[in-house]
Amino acid sequence: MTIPEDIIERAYKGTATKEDAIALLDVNPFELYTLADDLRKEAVGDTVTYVTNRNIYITNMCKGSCGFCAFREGDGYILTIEEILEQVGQAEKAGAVEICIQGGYLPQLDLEFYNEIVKSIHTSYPNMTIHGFSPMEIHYASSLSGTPLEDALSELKKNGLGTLTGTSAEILSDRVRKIICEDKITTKQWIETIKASHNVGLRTNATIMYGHVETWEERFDHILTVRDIQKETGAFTELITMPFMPYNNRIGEEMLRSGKFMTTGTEDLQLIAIARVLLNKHIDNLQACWVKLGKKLAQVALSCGANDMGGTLMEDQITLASGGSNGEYLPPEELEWIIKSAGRKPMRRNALYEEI
Ligand SMILES: C[S@@+](CC[C@H](N)C(=O)[O-])C[C@H]1O[C@@H](n2cnc3c(N)ncnc32)[C@H](O)[C@@H]1O
Ligand SMILES: Nc1c(NC[C@H](O)[C@H](O)[C@H](O)CO)[nH]c(=O)[nH]c1=O
Ligand SMILES: N[C@@H](Cc1ccc(O)cc1)C(=O)O
Ligand code: SF4
Repeated sequence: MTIPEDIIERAYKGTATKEDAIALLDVNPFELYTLADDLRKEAVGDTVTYVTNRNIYITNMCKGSCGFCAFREGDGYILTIEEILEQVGQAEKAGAVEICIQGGYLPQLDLEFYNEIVKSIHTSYPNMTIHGFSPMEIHYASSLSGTPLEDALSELKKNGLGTLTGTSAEILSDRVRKIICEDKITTKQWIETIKASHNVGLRTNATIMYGHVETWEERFDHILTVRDIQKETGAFTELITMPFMPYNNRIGEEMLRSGKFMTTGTEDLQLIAIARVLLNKHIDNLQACWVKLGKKLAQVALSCGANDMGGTLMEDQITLASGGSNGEYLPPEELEWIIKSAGRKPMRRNALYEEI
């Protein structure tokens, strides 16, 4: 089946609907990829961006119990400020321009703790952009102290936080969240936290963690929710489609026992391509996540709607814990080679997609 003309028209106009997305699942995937590639070329040209960054995990302990998470440990660590600064120094020496701070959430990790981390890093490394914390962590720390979200987020921004991550989105469906992460912030609370961040001038990215119990429709609803927020605030920097890593965690083991393994490559590329269709004219940047997709599929994704290769990372404890087998560090020269050998032009960026 080829793509109906009216769907193509709406895709170029930036008015594609959920029904269009569902219909695109039935067309020849290679026609879909070509449409997404054309939309990408019109939106951002042939440049493919990446960021030299380092993930820093401030704690691997967590009060949460997400069924898909193999990262959290019962008896784990909490980094001291000195240990965090040590890792930031190593990152700077390795050429990183961004550090991405994440971790579990705990009662003792209050807003003061997060502000102290940001202030210490910003004081010692003023040129390092801090992409940090998740809506889950900030929503929890704010509610612990009864601080309004906007107050908490503007203080973090004032102390040097550059961007908030768009993680803990998973699938923005409370049906799905009840199954995979019952005690996590709800869809509404994620939206509230993201909008609060955007309202105080703290931009965020958006993620979708898919390939478990959700339907295609729920994936499209998620992306359309992100589009609706973008129409209101315009402050999303990118969407990252993150396939579920099914090993060493409850949700994955239940899936594996039922005979379902991970998402297929075609499915990963269809999601990226349809995300490009749904977000065209609203969010320009779609990240191909090499650490989860693998380097070669991420490279192919560049011809299916993606225009970014994410970060060099240096480490990715989260992906590795759940069975990631693509390594944790992709050096800039290899990232540039992947981009150039796909016939595209590499560009180093920061978390705001500014050239550096
Ligand atoms: C590990 S958490 C750390 C930040 C914070 N605790 C939270 O949950 O938002 C960050 C993100 O990692 C992703 N993640 C965790 N386990 C994963 C898995 N098995 N496969 C893919 N992504 C995963 C989820 O999207 C989650 O929001
Ligand atoms: N896709 C993954 C990311 N992406 C985030 C980027 O590394 C970068 O921080 C962001 O684009 C802002 O510049 N990070 C991970 O650790 N794991 C992923 O799977
Ligand atoms: N590091 C997280 C995801 C992540 C995604 C986007 C970010 O901006 C930051 C972190 C993971 O492995 O799933
Ligand atoms: S995904 Fe985040 S909130 Fe959930 S258990 Fe893991 S660290 Fe905790």
